[in-house]
Amino acid sequence: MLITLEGLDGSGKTTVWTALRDRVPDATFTREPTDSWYGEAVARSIATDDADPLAELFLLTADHADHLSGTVEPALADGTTVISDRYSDSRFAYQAATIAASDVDVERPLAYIREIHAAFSRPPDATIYLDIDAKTAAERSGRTNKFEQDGYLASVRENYERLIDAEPDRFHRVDATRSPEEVAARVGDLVADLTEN
Ligand SMILES: Nc1ncnc2c1ncn2[C@@H]1O[C@H](COP(=O)(O)OP(=O)(O)O)[C@@H](O)[C@H]1O
Ligand SMILES: Cc1cn([C@H]2C[C@H](O)[C@@H](COP(=O)(O)OP(=O)(O)O)O2)c(=O)[nH]c1=O
Repeated sequence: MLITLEGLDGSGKTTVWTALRDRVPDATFTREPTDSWYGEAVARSIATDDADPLAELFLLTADHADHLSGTVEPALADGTTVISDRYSDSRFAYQAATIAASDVDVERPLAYIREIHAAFSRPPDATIYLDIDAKTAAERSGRTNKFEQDGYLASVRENYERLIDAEPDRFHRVDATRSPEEVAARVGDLVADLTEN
């Protein structure tokens, strides 16, 4: 089973992902961007304010392809539960917002990015969405790069809402404004339910 954690920067995904290791010790814990050289290229792009939006999308998608073939698919083939801190929905939400705000001439960016993934990717079985408003997300993340900005994160949040509306059964929304302990406990219960059924 493939479970993904999604949400805005600062929503607490990494905090939850770390806490989950005690609840599901046998799972494979992984993340996007990865720490491979593809992931390093992604980090350079994210740190570049005027990065080309399409080049950035394809760098992130290359990192995803390598993550899929090298980590996710082998673990799933072994029957292991995979828990990924960010996955394809991050591209759908973030890069659709980036492209929409740019002068790139792609008419429906979110649908376009979904189509690219549909050709090769493995969709998550379940996605836990840590729900937080854009202002709190920007504050918590420290506003240290081009993504961690209130206005941009508000557009990303709207895209996440579109994704949830399109697939309400896959998404499990958790109120990420609660304390770290409460959020971790709620996500732990959800993961236990998902992996037991
Ligand atoms: N539930 C929470 N309430 C308040 N602060 C939190 C909560 N969860 C995480 N944080 C803090 O917010 C910041 C971002 O958390 P992090 O887990 O790195 O989020 P993400 O991986 O989603 O960017 C960190 O300083 C972390 O300690
Ligand atoms: C995986 C992925 C990440 N990102 C962005 C979200 C983050 O701002 C940044 C780095 O991800 P990450 O290290 O997970 O940041 P955080 O823990 O703050 O959420 O990359 C995308 O824009 N698209 C993607 O597909």
